[in-house]
Amino acid sequence: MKTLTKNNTHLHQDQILNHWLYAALLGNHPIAVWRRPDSHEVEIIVDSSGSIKRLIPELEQLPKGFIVHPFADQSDEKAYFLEASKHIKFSLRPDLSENEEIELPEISIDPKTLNLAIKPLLNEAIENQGRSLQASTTMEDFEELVKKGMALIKEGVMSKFVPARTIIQGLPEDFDLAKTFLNLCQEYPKAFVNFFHIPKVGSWIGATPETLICTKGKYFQTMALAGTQPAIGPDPLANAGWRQKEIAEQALVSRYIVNNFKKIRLREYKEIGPKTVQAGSLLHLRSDFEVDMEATNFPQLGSVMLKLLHPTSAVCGSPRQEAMEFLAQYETFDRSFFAGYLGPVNIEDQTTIYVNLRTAQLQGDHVILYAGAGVTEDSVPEKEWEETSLKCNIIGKFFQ
Ligand SMILES: C=C(O[C@H]1C=CC=C(C(=O)O)[C@@H]1O)C(=O)O
Repeated sequence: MKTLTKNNTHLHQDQILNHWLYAALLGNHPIAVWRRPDSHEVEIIVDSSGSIKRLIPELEQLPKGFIVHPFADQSDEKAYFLEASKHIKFSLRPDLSENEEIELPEISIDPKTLNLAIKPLLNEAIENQGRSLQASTTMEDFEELVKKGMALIKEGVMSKFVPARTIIQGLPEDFDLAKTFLNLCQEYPKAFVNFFHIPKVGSWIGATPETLICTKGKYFQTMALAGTQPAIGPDPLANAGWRQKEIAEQALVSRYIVNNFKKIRLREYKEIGPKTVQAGSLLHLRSDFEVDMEATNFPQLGSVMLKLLHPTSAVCGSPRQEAMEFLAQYETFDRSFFAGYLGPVNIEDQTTIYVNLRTAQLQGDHVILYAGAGVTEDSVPEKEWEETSLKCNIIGKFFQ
């Protein structure tokens, strides 16, 4: 891939993105694009090595790249990995982009027509991705699933599970991937906004609020995020009140994390929260955990906890095994990458892996939206359905 360097001032941000999307799709290369929470920088990785890689997520040993793992356990324990043949960054702030030199791939078509050229390339790539979902989950099926699981909670088999549902939504004729990504960045400043495309595997776009694991220098961090209510009024955080149901639901996720610390005999960690946080039009309860990996002598804590935590009881349930078996048996579709994990690895001394929530799978002329809801003994099936509708809409409204 030949590259040019241009001054960012004269380029629209969507044009920069379109250059890289076009070059990657045309070359059949995996690509990941992301904007970290509270950041004004878009980052892009293109893997032009010529192969699709799957490897064991021993994070500390990996080169600079981007990791993607489905929800389901993999028998070989491997995740997809995009190696950074190229890593590009550009600023979203007009004042900072003024003198920014930005690398662009050389392309053979008029940059103004890039978006039109990307659509057929993306569709072509998606057509090769195999089996696709035929229908959205019905309310009756979802509520039936909730009731079935609640009966097992009553019997003491599980204390929580997180059923999911899908919505299949048509993609507008004039869908513009780069503009949609930038709109998500603007609307959700505190989310990890992401797009990834792996040829023959999948193309997903989302804005997730949940960190699975983060290692930055000597610090390891994770979070317990659960409990949902709509963000209402001018100061939604101040007005939020939580019921016993959400408090218990989030406490189970915190306990799951602490139990995993115990499993590896890690006793020194900081726990802050739970506090109320906003994720777009929703509020959640969140506890933050931090470990000094040097002081505790756990240099590989990132990899160890990734393996132990995924899937957490925020997306699967508790106990993990029973909830996983229940979902595998009764959920009527493959979650694919929904509620899996994804994120940049070993970039500037930092690895941050997120839970793939508030996400959509691009499927040619339509998208599949996915959302789940934590169910406990106090759940009301209709309310859980409504909650998944709100969650789907966080991304779904960008395709209307
Ligand atoms: C499973 C999802 O959200 C999780 C994260 C936050 C709150 C949740 C809840 O209230 O159920 C879920 O545990 C989803 O967005 O699809």
